[in-house]
Amino acid sequence: MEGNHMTSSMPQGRSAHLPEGSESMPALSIAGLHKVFGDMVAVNHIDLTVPQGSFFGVVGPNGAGKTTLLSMSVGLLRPTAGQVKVFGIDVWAKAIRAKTLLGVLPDGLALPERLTGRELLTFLGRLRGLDPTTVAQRSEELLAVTGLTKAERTLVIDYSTGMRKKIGLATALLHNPKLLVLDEPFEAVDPVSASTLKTILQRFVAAGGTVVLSSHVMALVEQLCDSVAVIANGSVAAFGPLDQVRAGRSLEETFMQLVGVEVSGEEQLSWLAS
Ligand SMILES: Nc1ncnc2c1ncn2[C@@H]1O[C@H](COP(=O)(O)OP(=O)(O)OP(=O)(O)O)[C@@H](O)[C@H]1O
Repeated sequence: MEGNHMTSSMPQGRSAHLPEGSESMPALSIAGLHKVFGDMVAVNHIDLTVPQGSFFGVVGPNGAGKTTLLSMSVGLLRPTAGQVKVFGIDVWAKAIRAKTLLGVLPDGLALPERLTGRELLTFLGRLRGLDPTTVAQRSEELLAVTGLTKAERTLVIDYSTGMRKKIGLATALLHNPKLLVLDEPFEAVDPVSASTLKTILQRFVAAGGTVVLSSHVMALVEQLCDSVAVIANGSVAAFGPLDQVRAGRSLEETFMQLVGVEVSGEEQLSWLAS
């Protein structure tokens, strides 16, 4: 077991490279992933495969199990049962090797907050084993494309929610991962920044990277993703290429039908605004 730490044994200045023989492996393969909190099943024996080069969307209602699923997929939350491999590498048995290939934007990202954005990127880049010149160069570019250069002197603790998402994405990209797993990356991000983030992610996929993201915004998933998984009650309600899943309808219509939310009758909340 290689452990579960952020520091890596990557050579100085080198970015993550795919392990030999992994070219045809799925970017992410999830088998029988299961998580129980007390007596509550949050994720119920899920199997999913994300091929390399995919832009993969995970959607589902509140509490469906998306964050739990993604957290287990990247080695942040230990599953009750099941296995996850990143480019054929087990994220628990070979955590460090797997994590050099992964860029993660977790839900409720806990960052060292008493640092500026640049200091944070420098700190994390050095922890990742990147050389100082590479870290400085990439930090400069990442701060510029995320629009955070002007907040140069602002400590992360004073960032807005959207700024935190953006610096979180910058930290996920810094070591040039092969697979990005992003939990609600567009939440609280303004439309101009969202457009920039979309472009960054599309460029990442066009260059051969793989993105898995969760979102509640169906239009955004339809715009960006080529494949989707709809999660409901901890299980996969539908999974596959976007066009196949939505079958001629909008993703929103498909989603509503799959998760089967009952629209409440007029009698409910009748006291409201009466
Ligand atoms: N640490 C925890 N302890 C106990 N229950 C948890 C824990 N984390 C998640 N849960 C429960 O597991 C279920 C799935 O939660 P999860 O956060 O994965 O859903 P989600 O699909 O990401 O929801 P949302 O869209 O609201 O973010 C929920 O019922 C939640 O209350």
